Amino acid sequence: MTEEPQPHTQLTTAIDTDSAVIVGDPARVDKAAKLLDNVRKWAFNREYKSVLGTYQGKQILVMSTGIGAPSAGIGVEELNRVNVKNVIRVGSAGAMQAGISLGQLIIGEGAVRDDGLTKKYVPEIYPAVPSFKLMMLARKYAPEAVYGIIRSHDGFYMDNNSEVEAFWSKLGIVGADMESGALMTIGRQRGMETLSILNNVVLYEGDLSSGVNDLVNGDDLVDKVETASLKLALDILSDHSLEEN
Ligand SMILES: O=P(O)(O)O[C@H]1O[C@H](CO)[C@@H](O)[C@H]1O
Ligand SMILES: O=c1cc[nH]c(=O)[nH]1
Repeated sequence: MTEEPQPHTQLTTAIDTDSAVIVGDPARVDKAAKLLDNVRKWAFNREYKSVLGTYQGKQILVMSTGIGAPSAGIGVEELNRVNVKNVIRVGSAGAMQAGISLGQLIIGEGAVRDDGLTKKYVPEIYPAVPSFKLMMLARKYAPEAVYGIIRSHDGFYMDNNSEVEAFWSKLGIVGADMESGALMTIGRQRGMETLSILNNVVLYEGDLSSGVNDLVNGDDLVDKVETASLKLALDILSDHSLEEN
């Protein structure tokens, strides 16, 4: 009997890989595909666009998950169901500290779970932490990135954004996104190795909308860093040390 595709991502075990890069924006999948050899389009259903390709000889899936924890959560669950074990998110973020410049990479050593979805999985005091193994590789390939705790939230256009961000900034949070907490929490529950690499598109206390517009409009710096962050994720996932386990 042929295997039924996963209902949202349309993935099946025929992807035949244990490693995936997930991104928010479907357009970022096409950018990642340019870094791969033997590219094969897999599916594009709802926000989930996927391609398969090889990088340094390793087969890797790249898939978009859209915006927010619920759609990222579905993506992670369906990756698990087709036997993907290593998942790196490559996303965009807003800086939460003054010294972080545009285009600097922010790598989450943990995430504040300020989302709704993960509370349905685990108690609020459960930590969202990435894979130690993938983190060690991030340190090897990108020692210059900003490492720290990020905050994953649900509300992009909240009236109290500046107060909330000032609160978390004082606690040392380095960046904000909307999916890393869900990836780390759900991934951990399913026995997956996860990591989140974010491209800073908004300075701390900067204009959120224009920062995200620079990303949409392919601003040179943002564009270059996006490619660099995708390459970093592919370098980590194709590192031979991951095959030894
Ligand atoms: O660029 P992506 O990966 O979508 O990440 C960030 O950008 C979106 C908001 O503009 C949210 O999804 C946030 O997490
Ligand atoms: O500040 C930001 C920028 C991008 N994405 C977010 O979630 N927050």
